[in-house]
Amino acid sequence: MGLDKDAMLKLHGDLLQALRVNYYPTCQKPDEVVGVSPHSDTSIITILLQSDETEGLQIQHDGMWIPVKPIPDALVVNVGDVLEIWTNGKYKSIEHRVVTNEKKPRISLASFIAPLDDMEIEPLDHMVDQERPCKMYKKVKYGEYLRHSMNRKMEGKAHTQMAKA
Ligand SMILES: O=C(O)CCC(=O)C(=O)O
Ligand SMILES: [Fe+2]
Repeated sequence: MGLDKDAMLKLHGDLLQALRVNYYPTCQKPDEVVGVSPHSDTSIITILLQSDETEGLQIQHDGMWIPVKPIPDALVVNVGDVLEIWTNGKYKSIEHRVVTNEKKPRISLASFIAPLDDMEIEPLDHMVDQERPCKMYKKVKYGEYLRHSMNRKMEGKAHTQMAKA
């Protein structure tokens, strides 16, 4: 991001960490039932532990759903919407979903690193450059952004429109 090592600390002050434990029971119709609908996380980043070998997480890439195979003792780090806004769209939050499994239940632990509600989020000045000459996002209060996104159906990245300039 072109920042000094400790610049991020000064940037956001206190942060919030929220843990979500997801349990996906087996499903007789995995073709018809999703575990989690397509969405991007509203966090800065999300650190995800896929607790065993059971597959389920998929990311959207070039119009296709690509499975993220669990690797033993490895964590998945996803870019969230706040990082997309701070970087003026250089680092894009990843659209993902979870599919269900006919034979095995699945557990995942998602740790969301997010700003506090009253923090104002907007593209960092130095991320407005030749490549992206104007601010692609307006200033939003994180708490309002979060609530807007939680109050609507998960539809991919549709909730990010609220912050678009
Ligand atoms: O279960 C997973 O692998 C991902 C869950 C997820 O996307 C979320 O909790 O936001
Ligand atoms: Fe997610």
